[in-house]
Amino acid sequence: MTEIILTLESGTLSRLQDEIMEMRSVRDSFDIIEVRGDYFKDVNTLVRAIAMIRDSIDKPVLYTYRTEKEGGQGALLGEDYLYHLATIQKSIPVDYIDVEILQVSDPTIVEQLKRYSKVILSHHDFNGTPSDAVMTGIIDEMTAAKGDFYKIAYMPQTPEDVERVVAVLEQSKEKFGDIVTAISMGELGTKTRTSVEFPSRFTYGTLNEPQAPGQVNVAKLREIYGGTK
Ligand SMILES: O=C1C[C@@](O)(C(=O)O)C[C@@H](O)[C@@H]1O
Repeated sequence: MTEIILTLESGTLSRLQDEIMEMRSVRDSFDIIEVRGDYFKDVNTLVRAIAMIRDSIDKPVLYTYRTEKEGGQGALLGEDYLYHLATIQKSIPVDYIDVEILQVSDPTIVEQLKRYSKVILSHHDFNGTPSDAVMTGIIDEMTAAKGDFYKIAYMPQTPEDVERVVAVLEQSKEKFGDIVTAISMGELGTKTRTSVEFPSRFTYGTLNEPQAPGQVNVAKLREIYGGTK
């Protein structure tokens, strides 16, 4: 089963108001709403934004704070990153939380985060695709950290890079079941987002502007993957 995650573009409450209207008009096209905390200036605004979303649409919320190191806009790292995630969890319910494995890999800490939200352990490289050994090593770290879901997203330089990511997806699904997402970004990697032949647990789409290279519209994803919740 592939669930469709809508990545929101907003970083301000006024933009969010418009985005909520748009989102409500295509509510059947997605299963989960991803709020990108790294787009917002401060935690208070962010918590109000999540509250606005929760009040206006009855769908699970995924909270993501993507660091600059992994292609986002967030400057917090290490302890500060963890403190930020814990602060959000304690301020407002979030159903899922994205946790970068390079920032948090201690299973005890992951266990604590899991008390409040399902944990998606993640790793990204917006410039290239790591070697097979590195990708497998990252998945092993995720297994050791005991997240609920694992996600990798890499930029391919060649069609072979896309195939390598698909191979890691298939091997990992065999080992761990339907909890793995593997994205090859950009145009080259489109099939990892849109093909029912290589289904990941989650596929990320957008309403308008792609929030990562290669993201497509959620309505198109719903046509491809079918199903509503
Ligand atoms: O990690 C991901 C996946 C993503 O990078 C993508 O390629 O669709 C988009 C991000 O918003 C999300 O947090």
